[in-house]
Amino acid sequence: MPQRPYIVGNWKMNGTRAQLAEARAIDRGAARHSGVRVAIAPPFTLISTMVEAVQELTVGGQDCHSQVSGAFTGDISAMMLKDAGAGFAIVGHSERRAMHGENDAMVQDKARAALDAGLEVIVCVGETEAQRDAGKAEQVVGEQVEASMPVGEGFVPRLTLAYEPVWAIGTGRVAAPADVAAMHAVLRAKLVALYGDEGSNVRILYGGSVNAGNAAELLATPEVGGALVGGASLTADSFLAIVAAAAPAAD
Ligand SMILES: O=C(CO)COP(=O)(O)O
Repeated sequence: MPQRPYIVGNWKMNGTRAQLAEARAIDRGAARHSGVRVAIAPPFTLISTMVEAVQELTVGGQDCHSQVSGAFTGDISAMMLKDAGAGFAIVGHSERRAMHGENDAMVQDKARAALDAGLEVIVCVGETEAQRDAGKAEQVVGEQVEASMPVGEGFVPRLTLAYEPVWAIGTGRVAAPADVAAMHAVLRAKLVALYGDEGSNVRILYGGSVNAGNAAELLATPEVGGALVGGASLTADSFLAIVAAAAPAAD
């Protein structure tokens, strides 16, 4: 991988101000691993306070609306994330796709909105268990990439793709490294098809039950440029163990 490993914590709908102590501890730990880029996407309510509480971490949003402003009760725009101090937005997480009816076109619109607002973006894709059992995982995920990733001038340096098999999220059932390697190879080929040579530079994260015990093996898998971590990102101890597993030997 040309870039530093990228370890991103997705706090999902967890965390109140009391949890900022964990973010501070994660921040101090991240400072000891300059060879790893570390980020947290807390709930919207914590973004601006977390930005003020940390120095090393990049703070981001877990979603954004595709419009800049308007009558969209309960939604948050990418411009608002930027205004709160966020550096990136996650879009297309499978929980949003499944529970909020987001399809690939909507995800792509959100990704464009994030880029237009000056944010980096992490676009999530992943197959369900039924799709994998039917032998369709690579086809489904490949189609998600083609339809969800925004293509445009100057986009590539701010794009990250995250492969999160739905059946591995929050289940403790991590994907086998060989399956991760096979899928990431497919994703790399799709990225090169979409972006040309620049597609080789788009970082691909793995997500789904990453923890301190399995991180080193996953992160050593070809084309895995980092991890998107849910449950294990909520406490400094467990998240920093993953950061340490990502740290290059010289770090
Ligand atoms: O959905 C995830 C990160 O976005 C993964 O969640 P878990 O690490 O809890 O499986």
